[in-house]
Amino acid sequence: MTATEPATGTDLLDAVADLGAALRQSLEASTSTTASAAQLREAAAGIRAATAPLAALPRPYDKLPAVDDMARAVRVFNPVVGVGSGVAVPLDLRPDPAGGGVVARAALGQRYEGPPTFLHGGISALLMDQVLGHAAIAANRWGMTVGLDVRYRRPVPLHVTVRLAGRVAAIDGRRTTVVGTIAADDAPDVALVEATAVFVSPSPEVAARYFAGVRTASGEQVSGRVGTG
Ligand SMILES: CCCCC/C=C\C/C=C\C/C=C\C/C=C\CCCC(=O)SCCNC(=O)CCNC(=O)[C@H](O)C(C)(C)COP(=O)(O)OP(=O)(O)OC[C@H]1O[C@@H](n2cnc3c(N)ncnc32)[C@H](O)[C@@H]1OP(=O)(O)O
Repeated sequence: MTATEPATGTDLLDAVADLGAALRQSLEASTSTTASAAQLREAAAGIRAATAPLAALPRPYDKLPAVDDMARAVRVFNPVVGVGSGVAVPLDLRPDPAGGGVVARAALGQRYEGPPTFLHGGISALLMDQVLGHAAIAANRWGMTVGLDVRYRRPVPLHVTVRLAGRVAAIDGRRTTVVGTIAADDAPDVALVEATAVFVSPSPEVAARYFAGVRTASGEQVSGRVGTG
């Protein structure tokens, strides 16, 4: 592409993903470097200089990014799956070929460390909330998390490929119960983390109240889509 092409569609998404990857590399390097104080200060100045032109062009937080695709539940800055997010893994969730639900594989880096060399338990909970939420969406049962129970059986090692999976276990009115696990990819039957989440699809009145002001990039209201997955 040339510099004069409009930054829309795929090109904008590519650029968003490129910046997201750079941010994640930066976060990972910052938490795993032995650089000197002078080197760290130089890096901080460079990052601040790179940030200024972005901060000068803010997007209102009730206007969705142009790169989001709500119809397919693609949220590009989501802090777990978003390719544009510096804090996201990002997880690449796909339908689980082995019997319904969704699955992703990832090796988690030092930026997510809790106990030395292991994953922070709060990050495990965050990942499970998202994985289980997508399992609900995959079953056309979008809802908001009203409960999340996490059991930590064994610590999750960093830098080792793990398998994160979720599947719908029960449906009851607007309530969807979803279960899932985090396990080493080479021992998928030994759960390191087990999670159960309950998602509730908001009533149309509540959804309208919560999301009335939210607009897509082209100005459409999104509240009518709540609960449709
Ligand atoms: C912007 C538009 C959105 C468009 C959506 C489209 C696509 C989505 C796109 C991308 C999404 C991508 C990924 C998402 C995946 C996961 C991400 C994590 C999700 C979250 O990060 S989300 C934030 C944290 N989450 C909250 O912030 C919720 C706070 N909460 C509430 O806002 C209300 O709770 C609400 C609105 C949920 C329900 O309110 P409401 O008024 O509509 O419904 P009501 O209270 O009547 O409950 C109805 C039935 O659920 C039962 N029930 C209620 N609570 C229960 C509980 N704790 N345990 C068991 N059952 C429970 C009742 O007992 C009743 O059951 P019954 O009918 O049998 O009596």
